[in-house]
Amino acid sequence: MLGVLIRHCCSLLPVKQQTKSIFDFKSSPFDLSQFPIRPNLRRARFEFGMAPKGSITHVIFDMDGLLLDTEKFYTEVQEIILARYNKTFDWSLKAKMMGKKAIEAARVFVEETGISDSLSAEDFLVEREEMLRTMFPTSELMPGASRLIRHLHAKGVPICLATGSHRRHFELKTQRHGELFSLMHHVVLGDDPEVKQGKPSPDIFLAAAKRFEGSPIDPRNILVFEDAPSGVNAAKNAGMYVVMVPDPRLDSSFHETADQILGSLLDFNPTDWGLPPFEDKQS
Ligand SMILES: O=P(O)(O)OC[C@H](O)CO
Ligand SMILES: [Mg+2]
Repeated sequence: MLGVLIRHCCSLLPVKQQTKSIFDFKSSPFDLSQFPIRPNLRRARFEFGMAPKGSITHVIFDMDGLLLDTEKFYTEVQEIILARYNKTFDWSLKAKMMGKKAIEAARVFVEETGISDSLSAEDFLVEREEMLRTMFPTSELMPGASRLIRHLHAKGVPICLATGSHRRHFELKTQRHGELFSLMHHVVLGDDPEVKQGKPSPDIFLAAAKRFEGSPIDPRNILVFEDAPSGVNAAKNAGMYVVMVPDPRLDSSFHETADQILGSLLDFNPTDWGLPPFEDKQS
């Protein structure tokens, strides 16, 4: 009831004020993280001439599915487990799980597939662990990930990582890419004490922003790169801009909230966002 009342009051506000109250997350008296950003709000921002691609000074990267090609491992393991119950795993369920903290994603998995009476969320995590631990060390970089990280680092743009992955998984996934990930100013992980709730709560991006030198940084000067709907909503709930690089199998209805949609990080043009241009002419 309270949620309906808040949404009704917000809908009475002129859009600009609405934009402010929703984006100005910190001053809002209510925890807006459970309210997905209304799709038309993005268009409203364009209408009011707020620079959709203002001068970005800091960048926060998501990891799974964005920098590392790891979402396929989760899918494969979940398909193996579901096959035992004669059920299939599909992208509508995947869309609800990706980007979330492990236990939150596990609860969605067992409940949405109707197997929670036979397999608890905790037991699901234990069962998938053995399979994931052999897969994660083989993680490959997504196209364009190394080029973009190295470019921004070389140009002195502060960059960091904010991933729902817990430390033990982060270490397994990045063990072949240590030098590249060492270019990050800092890393915020899913089991960080400051991250009370997983994406789409803004916790992880607010914690990541706070750890840059010279903080607080205006969230409107921060650009987030994400692959998951939960991550895109977390960035918007934190008042930041977000570029989404979705898996092509993700339904396009999930593209609505992002400020920009790319097929790959290779398609990113830094000057769109006031960032230094690439020097190489990427084919
Ligand atoms: O996309 P990330 O990096 O936040 O990771 C989230 C989960 O661990 C995988 O969906
Ligand atoms: Mg991700």
